Amino acid sequence: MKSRKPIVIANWKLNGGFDLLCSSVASFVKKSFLAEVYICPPYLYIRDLLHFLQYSVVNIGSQNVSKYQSGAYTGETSAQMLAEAGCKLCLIGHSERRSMFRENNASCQIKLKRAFENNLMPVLCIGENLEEKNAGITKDILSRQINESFEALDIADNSFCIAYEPVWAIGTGQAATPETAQEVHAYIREQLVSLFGQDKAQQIRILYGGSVTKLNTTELLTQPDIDGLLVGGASLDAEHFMSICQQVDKFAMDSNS
Ligand SMILES: O=C[C@H](O)COP(=O)(O)O
Repeated sequence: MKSRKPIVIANWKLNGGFDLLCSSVASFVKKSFLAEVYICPPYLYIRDLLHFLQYSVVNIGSQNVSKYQSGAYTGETSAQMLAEAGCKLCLIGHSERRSMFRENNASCQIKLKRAFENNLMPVLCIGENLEEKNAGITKDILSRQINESFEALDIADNSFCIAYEPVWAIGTGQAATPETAQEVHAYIREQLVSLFGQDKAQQIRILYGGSVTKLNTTELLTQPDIDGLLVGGASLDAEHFMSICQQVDKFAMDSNS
């Protein structure tokens, strides 16, 4: 039985257009879930999806958020703007942001703060790359990502999630095995216990991401510390993503929260 409410997030990245938007709306508008379901489209489609899915149980999130509140920062979108638009969640520190847009643990910390200030639920993405995995330093990397992102940050009663996304599994078709992912998730929870105490750490949902498909969803969710999924490529097909959501939803039926 899952003690934490399962959650599944679609991250469209820089993909999709009106076709994907329309097929997703058609698939999800009348469905109900006990699990939490989010779609994070490109910024431009956030308002459209919010409009078309306003009476559905699907929530909308953003793939990123600015660390700035306002001012002369061309191309940025603030947490306040996202919250005002109706977003409920924002991804922070996705590995593609870290590797291609120079984000780091320090910028993640500021973004977490901005999300908390505006009642957006942040999902902090962490994970080791292939070189770090082969060097046997996965735990060091994760520990540093978690500790440096949260140090000196007052989380108060805010809720947030961690998404473990091994970089070598993203878009490669080589997902971590459920056992490997569970081992890492258990380690992440230990780190959360050290930082926030046992009670809070047990409430924090830890998602797995990296080549999730409808074929590995159930076995991943069966693991005790895998509380949800962050889905990239497989979320670009509305029916495929629906199948993932329906499998995740089965775990919500036993959830306490
Ligand atoms: O945010 C999603 C992840 O980067 C996973 O992407 P993927 O499912 O295409 O491997």
